[in-house]
Amino acid sequence: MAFSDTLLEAGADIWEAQLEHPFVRELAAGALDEAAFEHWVKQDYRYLLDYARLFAIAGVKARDEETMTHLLGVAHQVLDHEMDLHREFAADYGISREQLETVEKAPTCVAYTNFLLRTAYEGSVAEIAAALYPCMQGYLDVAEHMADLADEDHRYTPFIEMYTSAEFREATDWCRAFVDRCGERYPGEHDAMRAAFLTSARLEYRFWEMAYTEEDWDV
Ligand SMILES: Cc1ncc(CO)c(N)n1
Repeated sequence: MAFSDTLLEAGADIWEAQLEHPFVRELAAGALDEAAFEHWVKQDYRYLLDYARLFAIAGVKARDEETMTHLLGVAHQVLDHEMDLHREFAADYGISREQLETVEKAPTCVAYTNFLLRTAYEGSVAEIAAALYPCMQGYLDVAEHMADLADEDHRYTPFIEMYTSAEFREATDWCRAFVDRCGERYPGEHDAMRAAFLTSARLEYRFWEMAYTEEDWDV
């Protein structure tokens, strides 16, 4: 069994919980509250800035040219393409690019980005690969599920199209192969990889919950 499949098996319950989350179902139906989606747009913008940093740091730590080229390319792709989705939705809400950049992170966003960047700075390439895999595979699987549920176009269709696009699918396939390569090359890292994978997957679930409940600081 590919190591990525072992990880997905370990995270099966978390995946199921994500597919059933009301944010996911309601977005698919076009019925999600605008305020919850706006919260996602803002928090995810801050998330993606750090996510791009994670790929950049992974690129610096990569041991071969192909991996380095790809990881640095993804960092650029996130900043230059994926975040356009957020900028376009934000413009509809009258929020500028500058405002997006300075949004205050909600507690879950702090927890998730801190975890990823700590892994990026302190972890091995294998741990980083495992930490970023749920972000890609999770969004692809969630968006495919949304596409199955959605029966007509609506205001959130661009979200579904972005995360089921051929580019996103290819990026996810590459990430999966990267996890498998790391799993083969570094058997001593399997436990650390599994732990990093599960933490990211749980935080992915929490991120939907954060947006749905419009999580904010208490005081
Ligand atoms: C929280 C989160 N995870 C994964 C992705 C996919 O890039 C995203 N945009 N946001």
